[in-house]
Amino acid sequence: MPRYHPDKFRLKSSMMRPEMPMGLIERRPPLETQQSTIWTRRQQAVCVRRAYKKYGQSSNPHVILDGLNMTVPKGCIYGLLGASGCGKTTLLSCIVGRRRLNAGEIWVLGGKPGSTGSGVPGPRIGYMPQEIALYGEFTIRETMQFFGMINGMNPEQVDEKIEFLLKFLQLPPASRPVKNLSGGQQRRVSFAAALLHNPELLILDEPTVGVDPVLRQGIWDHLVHLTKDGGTTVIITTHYIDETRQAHMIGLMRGGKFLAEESPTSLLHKYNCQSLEDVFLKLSVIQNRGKRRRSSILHDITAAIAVPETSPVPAVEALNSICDNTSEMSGEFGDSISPVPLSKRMSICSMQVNNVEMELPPEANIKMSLFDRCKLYQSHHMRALIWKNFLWMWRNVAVMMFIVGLPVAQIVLFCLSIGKDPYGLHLAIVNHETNNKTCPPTDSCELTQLSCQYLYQIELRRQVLDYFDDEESAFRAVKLGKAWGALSFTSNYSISLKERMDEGQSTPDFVIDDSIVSIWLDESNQQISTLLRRDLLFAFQDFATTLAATCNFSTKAVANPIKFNRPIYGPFIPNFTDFAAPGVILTIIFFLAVALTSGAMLIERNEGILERSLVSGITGIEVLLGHVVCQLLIMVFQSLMVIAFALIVFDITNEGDVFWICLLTILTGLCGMCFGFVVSCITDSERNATYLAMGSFLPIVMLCGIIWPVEGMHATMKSLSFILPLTQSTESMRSMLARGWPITEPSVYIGFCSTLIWISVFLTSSILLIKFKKG
Ligand SMILES: Nc1ncnc2c1ncn2[C@@H]1O[C@H](COP(=O)(O)OP(=O)(O)OP(=O)(O)O)[C@@H](O)[C@H]1O
Repeated sequence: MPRYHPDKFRLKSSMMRPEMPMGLIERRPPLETQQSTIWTRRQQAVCVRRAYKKYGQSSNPHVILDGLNMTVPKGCIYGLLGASGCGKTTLLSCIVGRRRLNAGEIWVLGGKPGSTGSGVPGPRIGYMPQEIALYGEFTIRETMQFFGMINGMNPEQVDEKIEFLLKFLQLPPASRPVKNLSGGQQRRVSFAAALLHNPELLILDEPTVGVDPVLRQGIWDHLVHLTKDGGTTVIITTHYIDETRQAHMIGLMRGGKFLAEESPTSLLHKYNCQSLEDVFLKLSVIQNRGKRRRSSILHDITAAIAVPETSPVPAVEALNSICDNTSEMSGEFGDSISPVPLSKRMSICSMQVNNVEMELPPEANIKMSLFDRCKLYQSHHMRALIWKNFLWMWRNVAVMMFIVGLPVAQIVLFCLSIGKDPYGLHLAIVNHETNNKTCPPTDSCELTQLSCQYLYQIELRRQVLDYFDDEESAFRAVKLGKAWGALSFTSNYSISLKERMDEGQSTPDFVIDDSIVSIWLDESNQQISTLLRRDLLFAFQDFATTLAATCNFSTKAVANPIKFNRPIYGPFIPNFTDFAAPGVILTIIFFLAVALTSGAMLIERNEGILERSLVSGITGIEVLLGHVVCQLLIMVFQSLMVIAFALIVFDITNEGDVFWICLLTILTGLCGMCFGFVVSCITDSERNATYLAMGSFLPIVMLCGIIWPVEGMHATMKSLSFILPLTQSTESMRSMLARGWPITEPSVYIGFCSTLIWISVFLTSSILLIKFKKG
């Protein structure tokens, strides 16, 4: 069950305000005395005192709210008016608990927004942000179902409400996707979502933009109806100043302050104007005059404060005078600002401003058990988020299939293109023994054809032999890039080799020289030259072995004095695919998870949906968990597919336990997801997230021993590599795949531990960033 059922609070509010039903304005104190009336917190839906809010650095602050006071009585419609950019949205964000003031206080429905047990943000509030903040892929009904679920409504209640709202707001059928609606219709759906759960406080940021005059009137009539019994309070911003004539009270905002905060009729009467726009203009002129006046007072007070030691009394008088003047201005502008800096102003004038009871009203002390306080999530929130995430995936099925299939495509690409030995390499051959004629493929024991036997072994390794008449033309071929190396045989190669084999130690030097194959390689490509050297050596070993077996030659004299026996781990001829596969599998899963998670979170945030959900009472941790649950399923599937393709289809060497291999891959994906959360928390746009993800990709890949063994790195890089998220897990994966080591081996379990540590680091960082990254 939700903690704050709307009906429960509605009941409470109406019980508390039996004297505030219809005709709120008429029942208020006379207009002239309203300014000085002390509304107790019990009667206030919103109370803002000395609000100060700035953006930017302290050295160059952009002050948005400058000592603003605001009082919204319960059960009224409060029109918040002001020029574009004056700070209305900022003020509303502070009221709903999404931004923090730099100084001052806000009380909403009896509690401080964001404090435990205040219910704000939460279902006590209905918030319609300025942007549409809806999922375009969802239908109107699904949109309502989502917000209904968040607010703890059951499906029947939602259906009932949808029917009413569709009719009332003249919306198309509920099965229409939001993205196919006109701009005005989308705004009305957004409005409907805010109204859905009968909140106590309705905050509407420009709900009538793009709405025709008839419907606009209908919306206002509905707001009047909602506030009729005093159970609902509405704060509304609009650019159509004159439509707020129907509001019970309006606050005219300018330069971070309120020019006035009164009922529209009172304002028109007081300033003797025909329209509220004229009142606004008049007050702006008065405010400008006031500023000039205050600036001259400031000049006086500065002079007075400058001589405190010699003349303390005038300074005190001057301070008193500024308070008096501020007080006067306060009355004039419905505000309490003064030209002295905020901290000084607060202490000097606190007596005049602080005319509001400070005790916490009963509804703020909503009892919450320790269990409730420690709960990481609420089940109906999680249900709504998971349902929404799956629905979003279903609606974007083509994108999702691409995302699911991407890692498989990548591992297929890797296995088909990386790590196989190069073949078809051209070698320039100068064979004086056969007068530079092409050798027939042979392993005959004819003495004159020993060079041909060796060349035959090279050809068996799928390299291409091109014959040249002399060394000079062979070198030219290498220099022109037409061959990777040149091989030259002397005219009496076979005889010399035979003699060397027969005579062993006593072979004369000139015979040894003639029995040597001279090789010149193009070493510009390290991988090719290394593998070519290996092929030439192995070809010679096979050639010598064949000679010994078929021609009864003693090959000891030409055999390599070092013997490599059967390897302890790995195949006799290791391949690069086996070396790179562990790192590549983990990298693919890690970075796709980063992209998927950060992308999903940023889309949600930039379209305003995250903000709206958070105002509905969903916590950052719940949003995170909602994504973890849905994306974990995708990621587990991706991981299993990648492992299956690597081990079964492409037969990558595996000596280990598949369970642990899969588990490590899934944990690495989870780690990537958590990193994705961090990326989405510290960046504002998809572009910056892409830069950050790409920027971290290369260092991680380069330093984690995926491309090159960590053992070969510079000492500093080695230390850095040690702590990176993929280094230990890659080593662990390699130990399992290539050596078949169990989880009990340190190099295996350290990989698991390192991944778990990184998961907790990323998760904690993102939770902290979500919690504390408020404007
Ligand atoms: N996150 C932010 N960082 C820096 N400045 C900001 C930020 N958000 C808003 N501002 C600035 O604060 C000022 C007030 O913005 P706000 O959105 O509150 O105005 P508004 O009165 O709601 O305007 P409008 O009626 O056009 O929606 C603007 O100058 C805006 O550029």
